[in-house]
Amino acid sequence: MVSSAVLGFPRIGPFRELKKATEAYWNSKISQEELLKVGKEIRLNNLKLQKDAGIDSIPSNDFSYYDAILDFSILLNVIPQRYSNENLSPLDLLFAMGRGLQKGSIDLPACEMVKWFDSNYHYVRPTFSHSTEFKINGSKPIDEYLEAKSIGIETTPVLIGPVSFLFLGKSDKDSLDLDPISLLDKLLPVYQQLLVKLASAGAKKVQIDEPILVLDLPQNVKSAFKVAFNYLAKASETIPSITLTTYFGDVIPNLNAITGLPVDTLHFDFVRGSSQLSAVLDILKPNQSLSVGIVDGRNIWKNDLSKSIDFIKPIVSKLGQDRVIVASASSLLHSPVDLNNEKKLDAEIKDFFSFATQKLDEIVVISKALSNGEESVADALAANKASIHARETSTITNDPAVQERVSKITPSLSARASVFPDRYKVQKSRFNLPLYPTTTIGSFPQTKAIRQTRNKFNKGLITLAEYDQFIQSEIDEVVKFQEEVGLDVLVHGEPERNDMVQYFGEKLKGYAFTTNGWVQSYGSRYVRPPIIVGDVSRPQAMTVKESVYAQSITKKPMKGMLTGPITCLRWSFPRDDISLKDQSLQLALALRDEVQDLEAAGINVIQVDEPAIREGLPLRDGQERHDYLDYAAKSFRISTSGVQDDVQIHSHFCYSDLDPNHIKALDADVVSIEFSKKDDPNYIQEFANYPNHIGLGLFDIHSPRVPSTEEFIQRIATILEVYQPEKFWINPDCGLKTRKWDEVRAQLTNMVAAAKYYREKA
Ligand code: MET
Ligand SMILES: [Zn+2]
Repeated sequence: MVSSAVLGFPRIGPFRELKKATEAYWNSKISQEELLKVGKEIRLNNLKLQKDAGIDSIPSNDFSYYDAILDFSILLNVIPQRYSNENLSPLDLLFAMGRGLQKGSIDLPACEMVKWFDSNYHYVRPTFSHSTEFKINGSKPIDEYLEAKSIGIETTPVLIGPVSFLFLGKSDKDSLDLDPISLLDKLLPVYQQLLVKLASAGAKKVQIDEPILVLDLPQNVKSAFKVAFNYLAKASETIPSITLTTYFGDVIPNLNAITGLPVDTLHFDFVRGSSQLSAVLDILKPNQSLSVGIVDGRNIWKNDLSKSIDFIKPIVSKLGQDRVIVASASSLLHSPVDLNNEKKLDAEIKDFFSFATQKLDEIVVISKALSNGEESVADALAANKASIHARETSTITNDPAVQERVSKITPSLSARASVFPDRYKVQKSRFNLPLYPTTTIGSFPQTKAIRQTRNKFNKGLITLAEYDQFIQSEIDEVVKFQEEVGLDVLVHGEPERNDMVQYFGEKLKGYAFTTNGWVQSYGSRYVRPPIIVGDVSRPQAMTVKESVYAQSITKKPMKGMLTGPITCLRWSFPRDDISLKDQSLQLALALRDEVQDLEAAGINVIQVDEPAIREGLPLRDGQERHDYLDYAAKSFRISTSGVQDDVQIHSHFCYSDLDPNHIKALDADVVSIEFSKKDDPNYIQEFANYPNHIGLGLFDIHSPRVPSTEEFIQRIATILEVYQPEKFWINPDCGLKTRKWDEVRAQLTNMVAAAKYYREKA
């Protein structure tokens, strides 16, 4: 029999129950017991859901109150000393490490949080030091295994693999010379103990995730897999049978590292790595089973079931039914929970989708078709075929005019009329800005009043005219404020925007939105990505009204503010039926129209934000990465090249280390980058040769802290050691929407004072 498996299920609850309970606990509104009860309910519901769907291998220990990697760090006692000093309960320790703790005399910063591969999930980075002593601390995987068993459900506990655990971590400040991988020998005995404990609790199988196998790995890390898995298998006591899982890409360059490992099953992601099939079949040992990840864990599209069945059939012929498992490609954590809770979605569009709950049925149907023949699931296959066909041929999916426009993109569309030095000449005389021009990144505080009024408008409690009036009065305030503070290039403050991608998605044709389609981003923060359902175009201007109004009330240049094509793409669920490149080009053309409309309406400084450009970078070096960088830059340039030389194009980047070369390829006149938390002097140097103009963020917008004028002066001094003054702009790290007005006033006042200090000195 071909069996079925799920690698992990969303843990947030269908209506964000976990977020609500967790935040209530943080705010002392509910007790720890109450929070634990909500967690347990979610776990039991998930188990029953999977059992009822007919999944054979159901995961346990995929739940977390914050982050599963952080749970695992705590389980193995990878807890920096500062957190263990406070005698916190296990749950409070988890939260203290995840989000920091400031209470009474306790002041603990959060541990570093970083992106989980190229997903929008973030994990808490394990922090190792020379004094790390691995030992089993708590019993979470065992408890959750037994909890499932107590309701009669046999599960497969999920653990992060030893090599990925070390590789994804970092060394603590006091042990910077430590390569975490060198701790493997110390880790393995404890890891083995954990497996023994799971076996004694009754677990027959474990899923060990080694996702780093899809990355470029140094040789010592590659060799670590053999060391680790050979060690684990040689336990003197019984350990569960091991499924080694990889996901988010193919493992071709690292196949040697896992060839011949003593594990019972290997799992691969064939959604994102379908090309690895023959290579993988070649390394499979005679008794090893293959878990075929075929249902996308990171998207919302219905699986094309007959295509999946056709992909797996030859595998079954080769290996036999009993050695094949049909599985989700990765954990379903990255998909929304249940499509059935979408009551407002257009029926035609809804039929295209499948959320985590629906994906369970897809996995089961595929495995049944392979076990018992397609006739055994004929109805499900017929319905699926109809949906797939409907989507392929739908007028929602296809807009011939958009497709034609993309096919006619010529190189001239992606280049400004003149090179930067020539553009700068005309811009300089047009804007006549002082040395060290000051500006902000776009948003100003999103106050309660703004959110409430937007809600009222969305619920139809106030009219469009009333809402517009309100937005105008907000713009009035923001503009007046900036003039008082003395900024040089102003913004309208973005009060009309709920979110920098959703706002545009709602105005573009080709997008759809959900009511409950949340996915966890980190901790209790969830996002509800818009969905690109079809060819994207811009039926009418999206931002001109607000920008023109803002410009009309000031003599200073008003910066128009747009979200770039790559960021719109990356922070949405993309289509799976056309390439990311084509989607990016469609978005680029739509934005190009907007940029040109802004110019025509008298907006002469236009910023196109691309904060997500770095995170879209393919995981491994090579052709794919090269192609991505190429179309990312091209898309930006298509959006911004339709204007005259004297229109100043800005762009903005935040969130991650950037490569100056990637930024250079966009050819924006001015870029602003997040910078204030970088303590690496090389980073300043790297950008020093950036040919166009640049603003390095001077203060952290996530913090209420107000740097003094003196502190700003100092920071600028360091930068001016390597920068030419006439290239340098003065601005914060990012938008100010999460700050309070009094903080922003103080921060910007001091920032502007520092700029004036240098101007007078010049
Ligand atoms: C995450 S980048 C944000 C840029 C946007 N213009 C803002 O200021 O909010
Ligand atoms: Zn930003």
